[in-house]
Amino acid sequence: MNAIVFDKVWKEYGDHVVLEQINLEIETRSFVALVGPSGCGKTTFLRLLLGEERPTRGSILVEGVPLKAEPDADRGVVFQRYSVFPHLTVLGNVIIGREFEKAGALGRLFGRARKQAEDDARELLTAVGLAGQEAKYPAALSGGMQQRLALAQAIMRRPKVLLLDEPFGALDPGIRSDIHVLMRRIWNESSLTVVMVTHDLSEAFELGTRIIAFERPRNRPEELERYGVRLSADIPTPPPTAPALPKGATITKDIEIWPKKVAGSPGVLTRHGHSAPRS
Ligand SMILES: Nc1ncnc2c1ncn2[C@@H]1O[C@H](COP(=O)(O)OP(=O)(O)OP(=O)(O)O)[C@@H](O)[C@H]1O
Repeated sequence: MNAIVFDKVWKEYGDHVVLEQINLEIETRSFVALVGPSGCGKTTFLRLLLGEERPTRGSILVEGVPLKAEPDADRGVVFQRYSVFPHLTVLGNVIIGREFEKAGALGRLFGRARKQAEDDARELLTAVGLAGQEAKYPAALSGGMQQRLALAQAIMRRPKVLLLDEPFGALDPGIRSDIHVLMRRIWNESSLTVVMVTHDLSEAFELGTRIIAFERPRNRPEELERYGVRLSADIPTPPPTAPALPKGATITKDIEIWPKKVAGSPGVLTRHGHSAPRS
């Protein structure tokens, strides 16, 4: 089953075409890394998936159902910065993920549900290496710790699809490689479908089971807003070789979740294929 289907999706702001006829099918449990030049529409693509924006044409299906107009618990998101609430403690930031899921944005959990949420939050904080930090506020955490907290918060909602908008872009290289290991572990151990925007090609190839590139086919300055971007490449990544496996990932699980080909064939973007260019 496809987790996500983009069927002839366009996004325009007035006369400015940002995304032009995007056809894309993303299989459940794939880890899609989305790359492309700055300003080409990667965040717009994620915002469509999140339900924060609506396509101007075409439709988006999540697990076979048309995307709801509002963000919901099916889709979790982590941004490069500011995904966590500064006024809540570390523990509170994770619990609120469950409160959003169970009781809506203004809801609170009480009694047994609250206790269960607290237990789950502590377990998740341990999994992301933040045990012992529960009572701190985000301002007292490093950038890497804040992003780990943001991941825990998003996962607490038990989303089907996790959307990551350059989540590790602001981290320095050492921290980034640690968090890559964590990210892969989380993904191995869950049934998440992940769509991650990144500027970093090595990150895309390290984490992605599939790399999708956005490109503007026509780049003349006078045409920049008249035509949008299209998918220009769709590359299934090969399974990593044994020596390159990061610590913590097991070969068994890698075989299971790094199939040789997760979706499509190289160069074949969708069941619809490329659309003909507009004249
Ligand atoms: N709400 C909006 N109204 C009008 N134009 C918008 C809006 N949101 C995005 N755009 C335009 O859409 C284009 C794509 O923006 P987007 O942020 O999706 O690009 P991006 O690929 O994520 O860029 P970057 O890599 O620099 O973050 C830009 O030209 C931007 O100005």
